[in-house]
Amino acid sequence: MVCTAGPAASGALSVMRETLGMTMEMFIHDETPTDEVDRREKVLSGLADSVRDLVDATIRSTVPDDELAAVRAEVAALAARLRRQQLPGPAGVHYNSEGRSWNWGNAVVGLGNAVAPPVEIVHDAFGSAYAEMTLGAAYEGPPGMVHGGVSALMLDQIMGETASGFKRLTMTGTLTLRYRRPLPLGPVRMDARIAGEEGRKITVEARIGVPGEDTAVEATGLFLIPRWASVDETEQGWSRSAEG
Ligand SMILES: CCCCC/C=C\C/C=C\C/C=C\C/C=C\CCCC(=O)SCCNC(=O)CCNC(=O)[C@H](O)C(C)(C)COP(=O)(O)OP(=O)(O)OC[C@H]1O[C@@H](n2cnc3c(N)ncnc32)[C@H](O)[C@@H]1OP(=O)(O)O
Repeated sequence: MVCTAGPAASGALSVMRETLGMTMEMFIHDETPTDEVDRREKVLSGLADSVRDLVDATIRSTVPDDELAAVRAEVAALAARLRRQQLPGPAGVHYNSEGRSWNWGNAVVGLGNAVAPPVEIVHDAFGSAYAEMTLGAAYEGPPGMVHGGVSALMLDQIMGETASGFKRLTMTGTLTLRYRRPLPLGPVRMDARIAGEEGRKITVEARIGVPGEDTAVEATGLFLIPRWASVDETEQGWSRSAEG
């Protein structure tokens, strides 16, 4: 698989734009065939699931100190094994000409990122999306409750994807949140929809809460298609995963 970041990696690095002092070289046109991407994704996401479990186990473990120290040594050895072959930087967003995109490092939906909650966003129609997931001990803010920044992070992601629809590049311009009631750790659901569009400005409304209960956090966001970004580079746009 070709998945090295930077111009040398894919002579066809078509999306490299330096504007507004910002480099978008991490959108990487990468002609790895979709079946190869799917295969790698499956193995990588399995590892990330296990590491996520390790994070939860670490937070909640009450084993004796010497056992913690012994586990630490084993984990360090595993990290060293993975570091034998590494990307020079973060994973970036890759896409191929078949319409497949993959962003394995993304902080919310990255299938290779054990820090990301296991969120699978469902786009039921253009301009509308939802996600159901379980947030465990790693996402705690107030005791037993989801950290407010984690709610904001997850809402930003679903809202950004909803604005984009994987057909155009959008960035969060302004995000406004109203925390109406504490959100307990456990099963949660997010919903998002495009509420309006005007030129390069897309307004998205969203909420998160316990499934079937009153909204805990509501959000309104203005997402912008940056001046420098082209729209509809492919007819079908990009899908995030084999299923997406
Ligand atoms: C191209 C190929 C792409 C390949 C894609 C492949 C696969 C896609 C895969 C994944 C993508 C899908 C989903 C992504 C999902 C989630 C990602 C999470 C979201 C984020 O985590 S994202 C990080 C945080 N985000 C930033 O890092 C933004 C930093 N910032 C900037 O990059 C610029 O600032 C920008 C671009 C925002 C605007 O720059 P610009 O030059 O385009 O804007 P410009 O000046 O032309 O203004 C035009 C009109 O918008 C108004 N306006 C401007 N800025 C505003 C603001 N902030 N709030 C409210 N209104 C604003 C003006 O007042 C004017 O209004 P008016 O026309 O009425 O005067």
